Amino acid sequence: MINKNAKIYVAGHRGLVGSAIWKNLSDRGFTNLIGRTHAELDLLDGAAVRAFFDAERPDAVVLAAAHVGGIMANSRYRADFIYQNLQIQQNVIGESFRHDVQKLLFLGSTCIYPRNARQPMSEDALLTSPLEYTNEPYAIAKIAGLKLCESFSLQYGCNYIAVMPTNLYGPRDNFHLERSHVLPAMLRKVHLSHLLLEGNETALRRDLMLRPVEGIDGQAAMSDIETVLKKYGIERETVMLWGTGTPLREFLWSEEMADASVHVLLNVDFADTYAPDDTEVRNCHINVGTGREHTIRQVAEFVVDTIGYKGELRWDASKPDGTPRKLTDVSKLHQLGWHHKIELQEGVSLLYKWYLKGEL
Ligand SMILES: NC(=O)C1=CN([C@@H]2O[C@H](COP(=O)(O)OP(=O)(O)OC[C@H]3O[C@@H](n4cnc5c(N)ncnc54)[C@H](OP(=O)(O)O)[C@@H]3O)[C@@H](O)[C@H]2O)C=CC1
Ligand SMILES: C[C@H]1O[C@H](OP(=O)(O)OP(=O)(O)OC[C@H]2O[C@@H](n3cnc4c(=O)[nH]c(N)nc43)[C@H](O)[C@@H]2O)[C@@H](O)[C@@H](O)C1=O
Repeated sequence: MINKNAKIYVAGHRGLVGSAIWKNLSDRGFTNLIGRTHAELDLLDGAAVRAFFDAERPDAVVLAAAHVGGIMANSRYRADFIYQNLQIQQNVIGESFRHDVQKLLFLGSTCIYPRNARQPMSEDALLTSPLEYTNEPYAIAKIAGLKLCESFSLQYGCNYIAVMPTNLYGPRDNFHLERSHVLPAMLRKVHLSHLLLEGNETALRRDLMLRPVEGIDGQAAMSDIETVLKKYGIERETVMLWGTGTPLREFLWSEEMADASVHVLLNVDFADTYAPDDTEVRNCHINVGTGREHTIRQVAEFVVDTIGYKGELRWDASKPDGTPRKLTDVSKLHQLGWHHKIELQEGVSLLYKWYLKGEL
């Protein structure tokens, strides 16, 4: 039981999910939340993390800080993804243990499951066959994170729970044209091409003022802007998306992910997450998703319809597709009392409305 005055540390409280978890906890009346920006506390720095825990002594911890990115970032910056994520987890989970934190929630990812896992992927698909290569280093770090939670809980009686989210999207998403996940990337690419097609230079410049691309901001010459955007597949009448468009993905609105996370934090104990009578394998983590999937091409069509784009989509098959299918079995989450409500088409429209407000 976590009371409303409990001191809860949300690591990554400015990120896509961390910010939504902070808001969800505040809306539920939790008044003693603490967070540090990356500039204030580098979670890679073990001594600094220890000093922070010494000073603050949180009662509960939500670990939503991680080195995160889409398929291209994961496959290019492999060392950063495994090293930073292992280090952040090691520091935050380790100091939580040393400081007697009563409850901890760790956010992993459904990319922990094998590339060719049986679909939908239940928690027991973990470690049954090889991983998808594009994000293998990140997935291995996340598997280590969930096993840290499980092992501390089994050996020392801690209450550390690991949730494995499907692909997420929502306010404060990362809209980088190369390093982000598919939904924010597609939305921004199609939006920029739409503005070029409409000749809406003012809106185009405003977009680049907020989120410069390769050092080009809204004050650059239009010819320079068009040259840079073209490198990312964005032209006046066409947008080039990645891969074949055939992979299947599942998407959960970030504020729903936050609600599921807080539901688990408040209502689920480690002992509820596994069956002690099971024989050898006790997978204690919990999948979080919708159990609904779409092809990437369908997702692109939702984006096109939402924006009202009149140009053409093209597909660059030289870019990686990644895992062919990643559908989450959410029966365990449902048994624990949480269901999603927002379907993808509605979520895309919510995301576009948020994006047009011009916030970061
Ligand atoms: N987005 C998605 O589709 C999915 C996300 N997840 C998981 O959910 C969790 C939240 O992800 P999401 O909100 O999307 O990620 P974001 O990148 O939006 O947020 C992560 C936060 O962690 C902070 N952070 C990263 N490194 C450090 C560091 N060394 N020290 C301090 N802070 C740091 C970032 O700060 P800064 O930006 O300043 O570096 C940022 O605020 C992560 O564990 C992620 O792996 C799982 C599945 C899908
Ligand atoms: C959440 C999850 O996210 C990552 O896995 P992913 O789902 O493969 O990543 P993604 O969202 O970047 O792409 C999904 C699909 O979409 C296609 N695609 C088309 N056009 C664009 C495009 O413009 N950008 C991107 N990023 N993808 C595109 C792309 O080719 C792929 O087929 C993991 O690395 C790992 O970090 C993880 O846990």
